[in-house]
Amino acid sequence: MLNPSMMRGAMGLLVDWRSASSIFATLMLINTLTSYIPLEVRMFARKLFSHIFTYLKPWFSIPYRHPYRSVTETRYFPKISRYFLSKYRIPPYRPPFRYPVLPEFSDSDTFGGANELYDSAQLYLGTHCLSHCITVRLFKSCTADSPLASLPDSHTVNDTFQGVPIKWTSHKQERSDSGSGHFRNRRGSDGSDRRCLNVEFHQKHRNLVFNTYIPHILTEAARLRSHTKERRLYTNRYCSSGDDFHRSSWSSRTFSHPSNFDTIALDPSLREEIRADLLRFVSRKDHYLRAGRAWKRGYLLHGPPGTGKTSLVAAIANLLEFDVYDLELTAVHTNSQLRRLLVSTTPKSVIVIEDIDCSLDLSDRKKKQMEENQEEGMKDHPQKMSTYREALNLSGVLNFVDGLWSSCVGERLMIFTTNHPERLDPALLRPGRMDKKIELGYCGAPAFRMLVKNYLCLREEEVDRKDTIAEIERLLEEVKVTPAEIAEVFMGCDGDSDDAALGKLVLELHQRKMSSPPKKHVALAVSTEKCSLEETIRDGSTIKQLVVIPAGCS
Ligand SMILES: Nc1ncnc2c1ncn2[C@@H]1O[C@H](COP(=O)(O)OP(=O)(O)OP(=O)(O)O)[C@@H](O)[C@H]1O
Repeated sequence: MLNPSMMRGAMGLLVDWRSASSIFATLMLINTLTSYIPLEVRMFARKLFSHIFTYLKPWFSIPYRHPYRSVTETRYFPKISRYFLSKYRIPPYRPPFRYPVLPEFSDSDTFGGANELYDSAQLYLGTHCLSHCITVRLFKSCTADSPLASLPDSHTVNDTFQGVPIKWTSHKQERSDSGSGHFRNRRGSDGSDRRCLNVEFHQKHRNLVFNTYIPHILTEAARLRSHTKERRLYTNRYCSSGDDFHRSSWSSRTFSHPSNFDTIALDPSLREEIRADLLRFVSRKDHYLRAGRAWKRGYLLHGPPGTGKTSLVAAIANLLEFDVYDLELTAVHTNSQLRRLLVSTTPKSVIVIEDIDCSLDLSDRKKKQMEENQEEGMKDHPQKMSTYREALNLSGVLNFVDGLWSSCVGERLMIFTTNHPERLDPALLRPGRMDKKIELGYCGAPAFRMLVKNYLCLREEEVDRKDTIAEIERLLEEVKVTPAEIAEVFMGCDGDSDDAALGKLVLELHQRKMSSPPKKHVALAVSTEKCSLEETIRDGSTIKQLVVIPAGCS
């Protein structure tokens, strides 16, 4: 038997069904009738309704929830309600959640650098991914002890910080050729993907997130980085073709050069001087700020080939634990490309330009006159003229070293190497651009002892006891040999005894001494009754010996 309440329910259902069918029947009727209305009238009516709707929309549309603005600030919130809210001081409604976005690269073309916060967050989240995510992205460089995990694209991980739930989501967007902004500005030459991380948390925790959680992420990431000791070597060498963007981007791989301050053969006092200078530089941020100077330092390493300039650069990067940017100037075509390369470097890095004298003609400031003449000839061709003016030149390089842009990128070292410092423009060498000029010369006795210790694994007292060492040290005063050449001899004797290696080096040095160009005898117009003075010049170098010859014997 049906009781009254069941009857009422059944009736309600019946009524509902009846009203649904009547709506359906009405719609069918309207549809049939409209087919009898002429097309022109139908189009007119449609236009009329569309105009009325557009006019009324701002007044009646549903509030649009914008992640960054309160609802009362949004364009679509009804004006009437906004008026009343402001008049009666009703606190504006704010959406409960916040969604900061961390892009991988800067949004701007000019500041197209990597976002340190994004990298740090990925490192930090990696530790959570391992325990919370089904899928993780794993990466291990050859220098790292263990792999690093990170959040894969289109995945979410939940974190809890001081009891506050925080949700992270990673996004990736495919590259399209018409892209712009940080979409085009990215590390690497391929420029294929645009990534970002979205953070979601309740509005009431924003102070905790911005003031405590984000600094916590940066600290944690720094700790993880120092643990893995992973550093990168960047180059623009393989990005010299293609469009302007590709010419001003870096490609990178893990940096793992074994050179350090204990393996490099240098005069001990010079080595200590360089080491102290570097350590002082990295510890003196406040001093640079106080003095109103950008926190950077310029080194010029000069000397003959094979004296260890490149090895010293690697040793410096290893000492400071900096990334290395190997800038190939010949692959840069314009000053703006150079500027873009500069701003897309990261802090704590060494920017190296090797053999700067070969990369660009930086020697002749008189060339300016020549350039002016050339510009004069291009007056009638504005396009040619603008390309010519934009082309990489000395002024672009000087700006790169200490222009306004160079101060935008934080703690860094700029190292230039050359075999011919005399060919460089004095403007490039002035203090502030080149703070320290280091000459790496031929191998002397102290540097040789270091090579012996490193290559032949001899201890200090063993080195002192060997007669061959003393003989070699004597020969090194007469023969110019680079550390690279000595290292080559020792490498060739790998597996032989140390005496055999030293013997081979003695032989090599004697041969060099014999085969060195004959001494030039220049009789000077100095003669006394008893003797004449003779200057001995070898290899076209400066005075080596003054030989006193009794008068009449010349
Ligand atoms: N001072 C040094 N101490 C230890 N090894 C050295 C030193 N100088 C050169 N070598 C060895 O010689 C090789 C060449 O050295 P490096 O490339 O650093 O010289 P360089 O001055 O940069 O030469 P170039 O001017 O031709 O670039 C390296 O493999 C390095 O092992």
